[in-house]
Amino acid sequence: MIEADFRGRLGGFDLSARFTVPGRGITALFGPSGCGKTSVLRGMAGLMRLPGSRLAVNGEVWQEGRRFLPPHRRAIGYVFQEASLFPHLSVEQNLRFGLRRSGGAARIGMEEVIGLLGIAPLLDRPTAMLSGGERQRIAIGRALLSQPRLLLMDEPLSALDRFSKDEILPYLERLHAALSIPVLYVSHDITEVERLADTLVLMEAGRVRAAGPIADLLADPSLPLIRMPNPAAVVDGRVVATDPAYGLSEVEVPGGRLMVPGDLGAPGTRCRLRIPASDVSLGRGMPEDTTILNALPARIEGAEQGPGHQMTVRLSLGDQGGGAAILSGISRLSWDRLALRPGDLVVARLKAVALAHPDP
Ligand SMILES: Nc1ncnc2c1ncn2[C@@H]1O[C@H](COP(=O)(O)OP(=O)(O)OP(=O)(O)O)[C@@H](O)[C@H]1O
Repeated sequence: MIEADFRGRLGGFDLSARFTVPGRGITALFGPSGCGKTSVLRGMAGLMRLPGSRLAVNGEVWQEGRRFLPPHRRAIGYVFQEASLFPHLSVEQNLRFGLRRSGGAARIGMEEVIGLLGIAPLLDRPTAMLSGGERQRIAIGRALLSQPRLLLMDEPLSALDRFSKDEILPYLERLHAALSIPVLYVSHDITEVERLADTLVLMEAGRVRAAGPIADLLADPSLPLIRMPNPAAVVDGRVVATDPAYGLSEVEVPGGRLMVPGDLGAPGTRCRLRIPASDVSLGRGMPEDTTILNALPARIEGAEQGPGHQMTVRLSLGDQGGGAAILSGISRLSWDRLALRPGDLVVARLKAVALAHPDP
């Protein structure tokens, strides 16, 4: 468990951010520019001392009252927007520097980090000859080798172009699946957050608006996330079968089963799916003669007015609802034509279902 309570004035900015999140998995700190995300991370690292604040990480109190562990006594790895590697050292030497810093017995070894981050072909390169995405992978590797009890990542992908981002995201997903170190991940890119995070801390003007499992917060009508452009739901499931002939996996989620492209692993493998609202349409009955693979019964839980004349409909999967929460983006005209209302039982047709990341 990570218990954080940071409060104080930073120039003219009032920070009062309190949250408790699980001590494992990825927690995203998400919110608009200037809402205080980096300040919270700096507080956690001990780089900023705000009296009256508190931080406990998996039972160890790092700050409380007069107790204040300085940064070097906190077992943290910190990854910044732009990797600050030592230019005169090779990739391998940069990584070894991380390993040295840890001092004691290594829980995460060189080999493991090299394998997880696909670094082997880069080891002998001077750092000046790396792409932005490669540099960031080395920075992450170096942070991991310092044997952190908490990994802090401040918009690690924001300085990268779309191509490099897409290249590095699968590595982050692999780290997430393989390591048990809790990660606090600052981002203002909700798609990134949907792919990576288990837990979301939603910040607004120095305060925590909500904190909890990401699937719950994305579908919460009282929060602004559902009114953002292109909202999406994330749903956790379990592989029940694979169909190599058609390159599909069947995934059981609360309230139904979905066919998902790709081989997602042996039966029992857990996975997370991302379902954009724009890929879900609604009907009164089961569709016939359609190319859509996934049509599932669902109940309408509510609907929000989206931008323009769009509606974002909240659904729960299952014959009588009650299963996983998903969203559907439809026009107000369709809503009126089908006379849809909260409580109605409908069929949700999912045009695309993509894997968000393996092993939630
Ligand atoms: N040491 C400081 N002195 C004065 N003001 C500060 C200090 N640190 C942060 N601030 C102010 O606190 C506010 C929050 O900044 P912070 O960098 O934490 O936000 P953020 O959510 O991370 O923003 P971004 O997404 O743009 O990086 C800003 O208005 C910033 O100017």
